[in-house]
Amino acid sequence: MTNAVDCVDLSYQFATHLAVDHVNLAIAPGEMYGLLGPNGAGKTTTIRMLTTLLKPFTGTVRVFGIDATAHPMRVRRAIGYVPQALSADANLTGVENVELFARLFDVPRRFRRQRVSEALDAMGLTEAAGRLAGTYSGGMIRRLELAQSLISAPRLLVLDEPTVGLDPIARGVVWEYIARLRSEHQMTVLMTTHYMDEADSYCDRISLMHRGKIRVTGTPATLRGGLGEDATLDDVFRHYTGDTLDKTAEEGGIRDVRRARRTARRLG
Ligand SMILES: Nc1ncnc2c1ncn2[C@@H]1O[C@H](COP(=O)(O)OP(=O)(O)OP(=O)(O)O)[C@@H](O)[C@H]1O
Repeated sequence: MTNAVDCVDLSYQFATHLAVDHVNLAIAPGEMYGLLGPNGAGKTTTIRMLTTLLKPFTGTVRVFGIDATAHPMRVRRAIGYVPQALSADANLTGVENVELFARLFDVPRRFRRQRVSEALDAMGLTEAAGRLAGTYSGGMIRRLELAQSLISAPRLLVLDEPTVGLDPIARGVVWEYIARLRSEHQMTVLMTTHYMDEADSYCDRISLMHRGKIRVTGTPATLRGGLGEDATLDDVFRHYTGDTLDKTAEEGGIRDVRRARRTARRLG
């Protein structure tokens, strides 16, 4: 069976800094896959290559067998992407935000209303659909962005830090919606996160990324089990990187701090 995602020997360099260092990733159709690592590990840069927003320095990306460099538009059509920066417009209502995406993705006019209302319904936003997105809670905004990404009926959903800046209850709700989407639509989901506990609960398989490299890949249970009965994914991260997630997260530069604050502020 063709993999949903195949990245082979993928690298990206900013000036002299090798942000992604010869990464290999193989994701099976229907998998919920987590790319984990601290700020600056190279997760977003990997995702940007995979979603055709950056051209790889070395290596290849295939999405459902389609080469992303040769056929970027075909790959984009297969992908729903929710970036880390917020994409919903606070001055539009929920329904207007999703309609905008329906027009961007050329959903034929006669299906548009139904597709928009189905996407809002799938994310539990039917009642709030007529309100300005600026009045939504952080969790509702994330769900609105998920509704936007569903408009193109993607086979692969790519989520960059879907729960960053949310409180634990809102995070749990967002995860439940993602899990439901995946099982109801047999979608493949690739997400980045630095919350190890979430990856442990929701991902079928994870790759731990550190300083541009994938250090280890496996199911959360296998990775933990390899270290002993009471091991956590934090222990696994420490074992394979010689580092702690907290410490490396603290090393994130001004760009990371600024972005995290901006995201937290906008999510309210
Ligand atoms: N536009 C850019 N110019 C220069 N360096 C960059 C740029 N974008 C990212 N980097 C650097 O590349 C490395 C990887 O960044 P990337 O954003 O991919 O990490 P990440 O794991 O997604 O972290 P975060 O969760 O903070 O987004 C970091 O060292 C970062 O500072």
